[in-house]
Amino acid sequence: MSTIEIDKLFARQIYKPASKKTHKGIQGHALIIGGSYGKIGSVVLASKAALKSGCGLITAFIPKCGVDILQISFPEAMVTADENETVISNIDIQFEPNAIAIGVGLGTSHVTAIALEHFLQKNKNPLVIDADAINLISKNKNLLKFLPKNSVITPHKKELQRLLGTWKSDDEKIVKIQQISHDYQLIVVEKGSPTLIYYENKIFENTSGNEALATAGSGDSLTGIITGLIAQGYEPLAATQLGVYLHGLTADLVWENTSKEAFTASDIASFLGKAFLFLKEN
Ligand SMILES: NC(=O)C1=CN([C@@H]2O[C@H](COP(=O)(O)OP(=O)(O)OC[C@H]3O[C@@H](n4cnc5c(N)ncnc54)[C@H](O)[C@@H]3O)[C@@H](O)[C@H]2O)[C@@H](O)CC1
Ligand SMILES: Nc1ncnc2c1ncn2[C@@H]1O[C@H](COP(=O)(O)OP(=O)(O)O)[C@@H](O)[C@H]1O
Ligand SMILES: [Mg+2]
Repeated sequence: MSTIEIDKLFARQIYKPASKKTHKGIQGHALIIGGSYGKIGSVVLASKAALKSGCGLITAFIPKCGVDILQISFPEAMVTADENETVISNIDIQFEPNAIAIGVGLGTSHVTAIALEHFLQKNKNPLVIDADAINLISKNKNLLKFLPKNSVITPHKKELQRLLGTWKSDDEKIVKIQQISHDYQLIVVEKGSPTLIYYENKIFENTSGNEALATAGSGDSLTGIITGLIAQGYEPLAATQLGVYLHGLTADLVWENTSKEAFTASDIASFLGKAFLFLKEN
């Protein structure tokens, strides 16, 4: 298997600083759909990471129980509440986002499965699909055909197995990933160590990141970063490559800030600023 490495030079060539004349209204509006009782934190993490990736506005669509949590822990975010208290039951969006993430902390209840199906049937925006949205799609593969072209799907190994079934060898896994990527025109992010990105017949291998990322919510933060980058105008593949690299960098910069043991997903958003600065340094 020959892969293309995503290193500093590769990421720097993708990076586009915002124009001096931009404003929040044109810098991109990201929407994060997710959360359920007890897992609102995943949406907080994704929302912070999205805004800190440089988009202009962020809205979280969450069950009612999460409204105070989100508004207090992250006042920069706007919130739209589902009519249901504990889970998402009807995804009703009254604006046109530039990018949408769906799945973090969503849960897999029946009512949410139906809400996801109705949402996918009418949605036309680029999507970043993570966590329980992957799990729900894995249970109902008919939904794959509703995913817009160039949507990004970000499974860890277990989610990938739920989506594709098991494999006996690395070669078999790659064939299965490339098949689903080709059939539904998806950008597939196989998260792990290292993280691989599959698109058309190419495989990109991320070179940043380390075991500090083996901590709750680090994938939720990656979803936010990729979504924030797409919202501000990066093409989905470029956003995924840059997002995965920046996400890993936050952990590689750990020694300047904390230790691998004490690194948590909140640090990903906190260190994202340093990751962007490192990218610009010679
Ligand atoms: N603070 C929060 O609100 C958090 C919410 N979360 C949400 O919790 C829900 C469940 O997600 P989880 O991923 O925890 O549960 P899953 O059941 O999907 O995955 C956990 C299982 O996958 C295995 N696994 C994970 N990464 C692996 C890898 N790289 N290689 C091999 N096996 C691997 C684990 O050993 C475990 O058996 C999601 O909706 C997620 O977004 C989590 O992200 C944790 C933090
Ligand atoms: N040992 C490791 N080395 C590098 N990256 C890792 C390691 N462990 C986890 N990660 C990264 O952390 C993230 C974990 O995502 P995920 O399992 O979805 O977490 P969560 O669902 O808790 O947010 C992925 O981006 C993965 O690549
Ligand atoms: Mg996850």
